[in-house]
Amino acid sequence: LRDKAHQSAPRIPSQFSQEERVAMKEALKGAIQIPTVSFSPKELNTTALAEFGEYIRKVFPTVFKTSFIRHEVVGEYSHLFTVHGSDPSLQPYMLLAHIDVVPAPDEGWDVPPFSGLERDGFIYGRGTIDNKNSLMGILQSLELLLIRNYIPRRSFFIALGHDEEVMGVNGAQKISALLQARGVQLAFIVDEGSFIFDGFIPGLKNPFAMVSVSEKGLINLMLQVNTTPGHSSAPPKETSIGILAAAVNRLEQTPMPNMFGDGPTKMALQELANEFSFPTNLFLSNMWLFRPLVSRLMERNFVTNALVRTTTALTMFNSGIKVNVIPAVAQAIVNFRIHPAQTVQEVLKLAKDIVADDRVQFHVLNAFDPSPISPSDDQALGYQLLRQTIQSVFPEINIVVPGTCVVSTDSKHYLNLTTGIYLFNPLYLQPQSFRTVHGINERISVQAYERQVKFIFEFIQNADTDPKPVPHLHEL
Ligand SMILES: CCCCCCCC/C=C\CCCCCCCC(=O)N[C@@H](Cc1ccccc1)C(=O)O
Ligand SMILES: [Zn+2]
Ligand SMILES: [Zn+2]
Repeated sequence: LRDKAHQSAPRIPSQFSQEERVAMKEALKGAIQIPTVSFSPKELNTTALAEFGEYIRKVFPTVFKTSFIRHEVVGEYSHLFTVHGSDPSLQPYMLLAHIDVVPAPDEGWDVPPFSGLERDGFIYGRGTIDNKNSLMGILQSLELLLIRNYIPRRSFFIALGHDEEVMGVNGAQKISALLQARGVQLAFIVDEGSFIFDGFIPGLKNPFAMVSVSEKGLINLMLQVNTTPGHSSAPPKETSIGILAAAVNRLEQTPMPNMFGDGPTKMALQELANEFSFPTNLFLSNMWLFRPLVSRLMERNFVTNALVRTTTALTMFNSGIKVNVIPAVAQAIVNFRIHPAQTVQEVLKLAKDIVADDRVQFHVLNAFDPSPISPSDDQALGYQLLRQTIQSVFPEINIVVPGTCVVSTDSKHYLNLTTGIYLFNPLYLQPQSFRTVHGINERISVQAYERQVKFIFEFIQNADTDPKPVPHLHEL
């Protein structure tokens, strides 16, 4: 009966009553008020994480009581939902989000960061963009669909990690292992990491949606110099601090090679060409001739620079114990974000060659390669479903391009389950709102959150229908 009923399930319009709209924003505010902060892999607010588990049970009762949805807690605080669709011949997909947030001291905030207060149409608080908006948006959309008696055709999973901000080893990594042990293979995954970008690229007139199809890799590299300690009144010619400072300065002053052309960025710029005015439009449409010029132009801005090369960021520097003691040890951490066309080993070799000083020891704290590039062609189901849903929920957006994600997400733990990993958060992001992510006054407009819920509500239904043919440029 269930199969028959859902072969031709009527489309449910993504319209929500005033009461539902109030309930959905209040639910997000409540989620923000639970301080699920990750300080380090061993320092998580486990009380808040447990409370969060209770909270989602309370605000999404239908999700938890629906017979075809299985809920499991993994790694103590992460959550995995298996939504069994009515058509087992369709390959399942998975939606990701994370529960934890980075710390947020009160200083500088207009309202306390865990208050979830609404001001001038915005909900403020840590996690409103990263990433309780996605988490609550996914469960909220599913709750609303279930209330309308929707039964999905295509099975899907929802994986909510509890430690993404500290590498995801106990959350996403364990969920991934569990699904692998069950023999699950996914059509695609959707996670955070990219947006509708507005105002990031100089000269670009209109906002555009970027669905990231690859994620940069990462190395946290500790450099250490040991020298003989002693009295500062008769210092040696070089100290551990001086040797290390020179080494990290060489790294900072010697950018990794520009890899423009190897990765999704070139394709994205070609698709964006007509959005620029002369002469940039000419350069971008004739990359066969202007590629070296475009590649240099990309380096001029720190955001576009991050898209064309492995970046080198000096993030920590520690040494010294007293004003008049030459320290024995100096340590620094360098955070590399690896371009999709390079590997951890290649970047380490380049870094050693740049430092070129045997007194500097290298210790890799953690590292992973960039994720492979997921398909974005006409046959790529996940990409096409996102494109189709963007076009219907954000009709004012003319361009959807594949891109590279410059940050790291939980999706890296799921490479064993699928070749289609797509990073997209259905929100506008301006440079000033980007600064609030992990910063101060992180906030989302009530209207933007409602649109996010609408997006997921439509996306789930789109995944149950045959994808629409892709309109090509000449048809637009
Ligand atoms: C033309 C387009 C320009 C695009 C550039 C704009 C860049 C903005 C893109 C995304 C911004 C916000 C994404 C929110 C997700 C943040 C994920 C994150 O912060 N992950 C951590 C993971 C991590 C890594 C290492 C140690 C601990 C945690 C990260 O990458 O640092
Ligand atoms: Zn995040
Ligand atoms: Zn984050």
